[in-house]
Amino acid sequence: MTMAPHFAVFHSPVPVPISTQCHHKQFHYNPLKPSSSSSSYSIFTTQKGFSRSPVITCSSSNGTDPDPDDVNNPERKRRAQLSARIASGEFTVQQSGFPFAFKKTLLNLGLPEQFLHFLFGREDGRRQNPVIPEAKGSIKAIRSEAFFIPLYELYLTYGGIFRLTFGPKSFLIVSDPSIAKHILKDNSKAYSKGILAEILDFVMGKGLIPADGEIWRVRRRAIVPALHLKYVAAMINLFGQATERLCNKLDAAASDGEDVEMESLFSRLTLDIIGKAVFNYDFDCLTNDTGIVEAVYTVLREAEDRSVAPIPVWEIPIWKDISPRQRKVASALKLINDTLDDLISICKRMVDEEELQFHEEYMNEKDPSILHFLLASGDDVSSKQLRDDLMTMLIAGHETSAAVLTWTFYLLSKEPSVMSKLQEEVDSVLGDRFPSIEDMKKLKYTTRVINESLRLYPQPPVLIRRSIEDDVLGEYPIKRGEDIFISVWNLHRSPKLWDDADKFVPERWALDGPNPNETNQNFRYLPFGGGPRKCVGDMFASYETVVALAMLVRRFNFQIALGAPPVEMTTGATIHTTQGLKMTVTRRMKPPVVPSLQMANFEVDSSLSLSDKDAVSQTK
Ligand code: HEM
Repeated sequence: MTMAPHFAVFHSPVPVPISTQCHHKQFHYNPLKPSSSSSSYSIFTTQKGFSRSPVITCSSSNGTDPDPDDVNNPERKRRAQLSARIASGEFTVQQSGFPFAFKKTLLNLGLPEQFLHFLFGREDGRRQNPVIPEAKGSIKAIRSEAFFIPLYELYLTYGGIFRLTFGPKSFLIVSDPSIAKHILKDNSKAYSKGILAEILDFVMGKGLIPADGEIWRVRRRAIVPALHLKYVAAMINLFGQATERLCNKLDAAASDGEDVEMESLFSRLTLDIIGKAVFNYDFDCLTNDTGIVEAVYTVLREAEDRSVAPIPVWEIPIWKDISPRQRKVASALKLINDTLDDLISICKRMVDEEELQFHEEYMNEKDPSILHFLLASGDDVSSKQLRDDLMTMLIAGHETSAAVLTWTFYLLSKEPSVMSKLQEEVDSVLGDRFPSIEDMKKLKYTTRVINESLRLYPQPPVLIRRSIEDDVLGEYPIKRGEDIFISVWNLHRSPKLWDDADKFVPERWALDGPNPNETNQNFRYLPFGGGPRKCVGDMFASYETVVALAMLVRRFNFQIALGAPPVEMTTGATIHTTQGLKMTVTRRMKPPVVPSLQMANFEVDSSLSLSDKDAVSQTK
């Protein structure tokens, strides 16, 4: 199957029908022990640094969670089944094989060891060049789960790097901070986006997320400057206005006593925001269901479905002409592209008519969009590349932020004490007014809530790369052409790297400490990736989610609706719920305290934007 970072495309083995059982002797490889050892280790009972059966909580119904210790808890049952299957050796490749057994027999027969070394040189070579632990089999039975959950279980067994083999397909799963850093930052030139680029081609073409090599370098240098501080500051108003529209909607629902499905509302909120921010287009999808909104969702769902499809039927030439679904996708794409063309020509006219000189922090007050910046900087209006980049940012900045808000509200619904603390801060910092950029530094706890939500629910949960050169990962040499999944989910939930890894504790991040990022967390925390391909919208997204969260919780209380379906995870571009996040929204009784504000001079939080400067300099 595939799964995407913003379309973290992950060609998942899930639908590949293959033989499942490994009939060989069971061999539990413990990556924490020297790989040259031939003893078999089991880590199911103990493994230094790992605790077994951690609780990955995400399920609630009627506002109450099933007891994780209850043996009938379906989540727990699934965990136990998977653990049992791993323990049975189903996912474990036999490390011995014929040459190993034959050599052992000859040795037992008394043949000199030196002669055997000569005969079985390759085996010894392997020991010097250790072989990556391998998990093999079918995960058909766990297909119903979000794919990164079984990867987590396998990680607890096989460690920070292992190979997952399904029939002819093989992937390296990386969950080790130093290996992640090596791939993403230290030796990033040796890796491309691989499968991701193939799956996203129909919608993003050579846009910034899938692009590699020289195209990526040139476009990154063009786009990063567009998200300068003045632009992001201007966006704060936009975030406020859009969230206000959502508040009005929730207000009406609260009056009518109607429950609301927050996941789809967040998706609409962030689509409204990103449309204005990227190309000055008001989708207004919080109030309207226009054709263009439907077209955007058609394309988004197609990208997600392609990422989990067993066979790439869309590549069959005739298919796109006969399949009603593919025809719908083609016409959605046409509508979006036509709209983009119109927006580009309107914007071009504005740029031609204005007298503003282009400079580093150039921004048209009437239209501060990224498109306006790009055209004013001299981007080619007619180029497909410009359209690809706009489309990429539309998708990149939409689903991710919506998912962050969804899971933040889910987490808050389960931790009323965190919600109270959050509301207290928001009341005292904001009172009743719209947030400004100055407030971003003051909404410290609100920011920590988002940081912690991004740790527990990273969007996307897996980053995808392909090696384009031979390399060495940890102690293991790898060949060019390896498909690699860096599991951010595993890094962020590793019991080896975090205390109470599965608990929602915003307090783990010191209020006066730096904003946590991959650099100051040494690659155990990667909410926006790292290295030269780090998210260009990290500051934008952080402020967007902080503004939306603050404005919503100061007006309303949120609870999981009575009789709501359980909140479970599934994967698409990001982590979705399976059946939405249905909540009861009530107006807060307590009027917010309006503080008398002494505005301190605003300073940029350097930890948010620094890596982008690094990234730009790395492209030079
Ligand atoms: C909370 C919201 C967001 C999250 C969690 C997020 C996360 C990420 C991550 C993890 C990556 C790295 C992907 C990889 O290494 O394969 C990335 C890349 C990217 N993001 Fe975001 N993102 C968010 C919002 C945004 C926004 C708002 C924009 C645009 C305004 C954006 C634009 C991009 C682009 C263009 C890239 C590709 C950069 C490159 O490859 O050079 N993202 N994002």
